[in-house]
Order: sequence, then C-alpha cells, then structure tokens
Amino acid sequence: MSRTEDTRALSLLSQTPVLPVLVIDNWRHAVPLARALLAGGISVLEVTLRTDQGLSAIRAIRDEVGEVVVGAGTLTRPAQFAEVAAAGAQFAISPGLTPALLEAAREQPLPYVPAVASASELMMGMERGFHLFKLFPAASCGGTAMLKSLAGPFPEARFCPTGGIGADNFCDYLGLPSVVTVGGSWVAPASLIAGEAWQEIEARARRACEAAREAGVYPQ
Ligand SMILES: O=C(O)C(=O)C[C@H](O)[C@H](O)COP(=O)(O)O
Repeated sequence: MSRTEDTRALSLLSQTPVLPVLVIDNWRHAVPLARALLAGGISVLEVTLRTDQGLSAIRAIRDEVGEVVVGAGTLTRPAQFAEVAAAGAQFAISPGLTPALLEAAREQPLPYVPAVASASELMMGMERGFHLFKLFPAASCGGTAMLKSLAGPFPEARFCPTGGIGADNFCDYLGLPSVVTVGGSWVAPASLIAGEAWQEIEARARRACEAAREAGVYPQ
C-alpha cells in the first residue's frame, strides 16, 4: 500500500456517511442485504471476517451488486490480505494494528485502514505513511472528546470511528472535521440480517443518510 492507496481508502470511505459493519452468518444473505443498503442510499460496506461466511459473502456481493464498494473487516493476520483480495474485496480494515499488519499492507495493493485506540498507535501508523484510521472501540476509548483532542497534535489524521455508535449520536462524530465516515452495526445488525428484514434495513439506511444530510454533516 502506497500513499496513493491511503488516498484511495480515504476517497472510498468518504463516499458514505455510514459504513455498515456486517456480520453475515449465511452468505446467501449477502446479495439481498447489499441491495437493501444500496436502495437506502449506502454504497460502501464492510463485511467482517468474524464468521466463516465472510469471504463467500464478499465474493457474492462483488459478483452480483456491482454498484457497491465492499471491504473486508476484522483483518487480524497478514495472510488475510491475499484471501480477501482473492474474494474480491476492494479495501481491508482492521480492529487494531500490529507492526506485521502495517508491513504486510505495504507489500500488497489493497487500500487498507488500520485501527487505533491511542495517540501512540496513531503515531505508529503515521510513521508508516497511513493517514486514515478506524478509531476502535470509539465510544469506550474516548468518543468525540478523544477525536477533538487528537486533532491538535495530529491535524492530518482522518478517522472512521466505530464501536458503540448508533443512530442517536453518529452525527456528532460526523460533524468533526477529522471524521470521514462512521462505522457501526446499527443499520444492519446481525439479528435483522438473520431475520432477512431487508425492508427494515433499507429504512434504517435511508434514515441514517437523511439524518446526516439534515444535520448538515454529510457531505462535508
Ligand atoms: O469486527 C471488527 O472488525 C470490528 O472492528 C468490530 C466492529 O467494528 C464493531 O463491533 C462494530 O461496533 P458496533 O457498531 O458497536 O456493533
């Protein structure tokens, strides 16, 4: 991953006010789920590798829903870069960072978003040329107050805060200049996916997009 790929990650994630974090237990749910989110106005998705269906779900979305950008989440091991790329993932995102992951990210072409939960981790990522980070777990590691504090010493860092954020407060995050998009499972929680509640998921996506527009926080 070069500086260009870091910029590409930034432009991909900037395309959506909310990045749905998806836990898919049955890959056959992936296509109707992606279509429901797209119909509600969300076109960038994170499919986690928390289930063994994640890679098949990514492949199904790439094959059948060309209008969405699909990334692979929960990347914790360097070997997963090749696996998610082979499945068709268009970016990769982790819940943390390690020196091995940051090194491996540079050797492969996929745009990559490591996560931080402290100033030291942010400095480790920036030393290696990264500027866009997931902040995880956002609500419990400091929330909007932490992001405002980090903007002082690190004005060039950009964030996708994720973890403990919901419909009632995501616009508070999105209103910060350093926040590109907000990640979360509230738009499509695993229970609604398992229940095939596509209309409810579409409605939640639409509400989130409308709320961000009405609050004047997206597009920024
Ligand atoms: O699996 C990963 O890679 C993660 O980073 C964890 C998820 O991003 C959060 O669990 C989503 O948080 P909630 O919106 O509070 O459900």
